[in-house]
Amino acid sequence: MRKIYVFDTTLRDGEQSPGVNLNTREKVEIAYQLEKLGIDRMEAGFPAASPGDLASVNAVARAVKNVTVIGLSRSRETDIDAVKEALQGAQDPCIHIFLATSPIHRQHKLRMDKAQVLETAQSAIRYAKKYFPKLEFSLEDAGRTEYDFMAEMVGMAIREGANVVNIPDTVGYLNPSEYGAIFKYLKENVPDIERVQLSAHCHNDLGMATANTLAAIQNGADQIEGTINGIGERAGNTAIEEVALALETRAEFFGAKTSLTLSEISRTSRLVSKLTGMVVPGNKAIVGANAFAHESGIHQDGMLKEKTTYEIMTPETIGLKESKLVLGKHSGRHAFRDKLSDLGYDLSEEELNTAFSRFKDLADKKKEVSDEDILALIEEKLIDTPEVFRLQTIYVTYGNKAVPTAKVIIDGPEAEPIVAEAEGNGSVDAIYNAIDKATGEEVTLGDYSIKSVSRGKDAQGEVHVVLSQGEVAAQGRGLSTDILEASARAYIDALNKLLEKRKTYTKRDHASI
Ligand SMILES: CC(=O)SCCNC(=O)CCNC(=O)[C@H](O)C(C)(C)COP(=O)(O)OP(=O)(O)OC[C@H]1O[C@@H](n2cnc3c(N)ncnc32)[C@H](O)[C@@H]1OP(=O)(O)O
Ligand SMILES: CC(C)C(=O)C(=O)O
Repeated sequence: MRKIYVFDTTLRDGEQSPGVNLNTREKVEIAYQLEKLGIDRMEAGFPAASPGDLASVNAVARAVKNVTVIGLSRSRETDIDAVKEALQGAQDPCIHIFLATSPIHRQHKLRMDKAQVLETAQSAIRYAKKYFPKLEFSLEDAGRTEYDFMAEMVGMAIREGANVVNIPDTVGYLNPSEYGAIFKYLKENVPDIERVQLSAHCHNDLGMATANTLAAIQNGADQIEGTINGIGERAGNTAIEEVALALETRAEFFGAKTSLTLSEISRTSRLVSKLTGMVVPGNKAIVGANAFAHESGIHQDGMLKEKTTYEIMTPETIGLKESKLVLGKHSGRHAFRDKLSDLGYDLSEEELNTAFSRFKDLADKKKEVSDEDILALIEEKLIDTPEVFRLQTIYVTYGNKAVPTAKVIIDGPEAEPIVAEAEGNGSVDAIYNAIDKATGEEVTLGDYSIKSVSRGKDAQGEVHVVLSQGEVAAQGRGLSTDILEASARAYIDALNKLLEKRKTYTKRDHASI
């Protein structure tokens, strides 16, 4: 298996993401984690950018021991001197010098012709080689550079003693076959090309950074450059975790591997996200929250029978505990039963069907049904009380300058539903007055409490009430994503229990409700 070297630039190109600014302590924290991840080379910053960046690069250089630490430099002696200062104390220092080579950059940005570009890069490499045994040279915007000029620049870098030559697709312009072809061309046309490692550095402007990087590997690249979570300038850089997992999962196809400790990927991703403030989208490959989560019934059923039906890699590989079967409106009975069994419930087929249909009702109202939701739903159902009254509909009118009114439609013992309206001191009071009117029962509300049983704006509210009638008392619970509906359900639940208790009431019963 061919080894692919990993050059991580989270601390340099990653930090070029608009809005990201890592201080020295944060850079060092990420650097330690990258070391644990097992990257080979770490670009810690651009020392000439600011005194702060120089100090951070120096702190990283002194902190990590098992990684080559790299500082970026333009083709200028002052930048090279800054890298020299920043990498003092590094166990294995390396300088990374770059100069743009494409016609667009030559003409508009550098205002140099080809000869000047060649000469500027050459003297920078020569100057840097006096201080750095290890040197990488990058042809910025190589992706839009003429093939013959690219070959000339690479040949010059080899002769001047570069160890790694990087061929960046700086603006994410190329597609995989074009990018791969560049590596093939250089391998076949540059004398002594085997004396350097060729490196791939891609940007994700058209969403092709990972595909392009893999194409480079297939065409002889020895090193890949990228960032954790794919952060970076504009649409970002190649996500290192994506390339590493592609090589791991399709080893038989690529015949190449990184030496990353893959089980550190998830932890590294979380740390980088936390310290940069760049949230990882849920659907991000490998490290998104949904990368190992399954919501639909058919997929969940497949997962429960055999995980490889819907997972091409395991969550354990990247350091996660397990896959998630998320219960929602697309879930089926298999996953629901499995969840109940995890929660300690073993329901009969009939009970399962009833609970499942209530779960679907709830899932229609909520995006994700949590364990707490399911527990509340099952426990409410398992208390078997005949439903003399059943809430059909409520309407509430509320305004802070108006008297709250409620209208309820309730199924009762008769065939026709009962409709009643009432006012109250507040919305809940109006609902309870309307229910009293509809049922014709005179009860006293002894206790009312409400709590959220799951998280988020669409959390379920659970209302708990105690009602009494003479010496008989009963408690009831109601659950809904709407607290007024939960309040009405709790009241009617308590009322039904109270009516049931009343049938068999003796004074002895009063102590326990
Ligand atoms: C593709 C990449 O990601 S490259 C890295 C990009 N990263 C950064 O730019 C972050 C750090 N940069 C900075 O802090 C600043 O740009 C500095 C300190 C490096 C330079 O700042 P300034 O001196 O104010 O120059 P400014 O950034 O405005 O312009 C860049 C200058 O460098 C020149 N330049 C650009 N690339 C190179 C290069 N590789 N080698 C030599 N000169 C270069 C430009 O032509 C321009 O020169 P000019 O002033 O003669 O026109
Ligand atoms: C400095 C170089 C390697 C770069 O970041 C790019 O070309 O994208």
